[in-house]
Formats: sequence, C-alpha cells, structure tokens
Amino acid sequence: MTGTPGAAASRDGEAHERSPPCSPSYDLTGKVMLLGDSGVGKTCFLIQFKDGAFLSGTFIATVGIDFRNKVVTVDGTRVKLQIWDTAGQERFRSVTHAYYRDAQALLLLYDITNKSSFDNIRAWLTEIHEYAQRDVVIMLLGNKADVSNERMIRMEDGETLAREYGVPFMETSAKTGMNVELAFLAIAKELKYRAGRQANEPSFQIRDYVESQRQRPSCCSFL
Ligand SMILES: Nc1nc2c(ncn2[C@@H]2O[C@H](COP(=O)(O)OP(=O)(O)OP(=O)(O)O)[C@@H](O)[C@H]2O)c(=O)[nH]1
Repeated sequence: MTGTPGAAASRDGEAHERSPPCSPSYDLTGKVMLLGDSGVGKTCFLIQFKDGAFLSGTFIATVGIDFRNKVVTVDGTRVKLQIWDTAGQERFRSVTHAYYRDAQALLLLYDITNKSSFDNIRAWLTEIHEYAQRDVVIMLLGNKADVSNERMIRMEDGETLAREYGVPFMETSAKTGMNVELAFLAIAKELKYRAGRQANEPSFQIRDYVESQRQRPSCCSFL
C-alpha cells in the first residue's frame, strides 16, 4: 500500500488519477487481486463493484491480467483500491504469479455450483503462500450464491475451510450484488487500520466485521 496519490494512470482513465498533490482525491491506495478458477465469476464480481452491472450471456475468459480502480470511503478515509482481475486458466498462472507480491489483499473465489472450483481452493492457498507477501489479507468468497438450485457446496463447508486457514468468508453474488461491496469495504477498512491506527480508535478484526455485516442467501439463513 502506498500513501502517495496521483502516481499511476489507470486504464479506465479516472479523473482523480491525475489530481495534483495539493488536492489528492484519496488518502491511501491498496492493491487487491481477484483469484480463483476460470469461470468462478471474478470479472463479473469486479464489474458489479465498479459499475453496479452484471454481464450475463456468453462467458469470455480473461486473458492475462487487467485492472480497475475505485475509491471507497471508510470512516472518513478515502482508499483507492487498484483491483487486479486475473485469468483463472492454468496457462496464465505464471503471468499472474508475478503480480502476487505487490498485492496487499487477495479475494479468492470459488463457485458454489462447481465442486472442483472449491476443491482447488487449497491449491490456490498453497500458491498464495508461495508467491504473496506474508501478511497479505486473504478473503474466501463462495460466488454465484443466487443459483440456489444448482448448489454443490454447502455454506458451512466454505465456513469450515475459511476457519481452518483463519480467513474471513462469505457467500456472494456478482449477479445480484450480494456482499460484493462489503468484500471491498472490509478490505479497505483493514488496509486503513494497518496504515495507522489513530489514538482511541478501536481495534479492527476483519473476520468479525465480515461475519457481522454479511448477508446470507435465503436458502442458507438457517446455517
Ligand atoms: N448466476 C451467476 N452467474 C455468474 C455470477 N458471476 C459470474 N457468473 C457467470 O459466470 C460466468 C463466468 O464469469 P466470469 O466473471 O467471466 O468468470 P472469471 O472467473 O472472470 O473467469 P476467467 O476470466 O476465465 O478467470 C459468466 O457466464 C457469468 O455471467 C454470479 O454471481 N451468479
């Protein structure tokens, strides 16, 4: 994370990118990567957060890596998130490994309707531990929670795995937007907290925050 605004230009050309140093449009920046198997919904997740829209129809796999910026305000601090959308396909893995070490946070997605995407989470976590910074923030997300009739992975299985690795967890839907913004807000809050805690500011526990704020899909409200 860096506190120096105005440095890099984004591909989406947001005006705030070139703000003069005397009037920065954000206070902190943090790099976030979206990881997970091909087709779990990483690109849709990012577009839902950035534009509030869902891309339905033909699935076009990401080639290599791409990024978008969005500024969120948490507790009065403006955090610019630079969000990297990676290709889930195996053949792009060596390209994406190179980006892991600069990331402060990783959102690791599986698809609740696709068992192998869940089974591969352990392998993703092994890669993360190999290539990412030791203190990187990791969040596990079970995406496509809107497709309840095709569910293959129970919510409690996601929770158990997340607990085993000590990471926050929630189910999400890039289609309905359920918990999408919350995932990024929780990351931004954690980055702000790490950047410097103010006197009298209560400590922040990302797992507790996510657990208290997340919505549950209606099918799983009993879990
Ligand atoms: N119902 C539903 N469909 C989704 C959701 N998220 C993504 N999809 C669909 O899943 C397919 C794959 O979505 P992408 O976002 O392209 O997947 P990806 O993880 O970026 O895939 P790669 O770029 O290959 O790594 C698309 O057909 C999306 O419309 C969701 O939350 N709910």
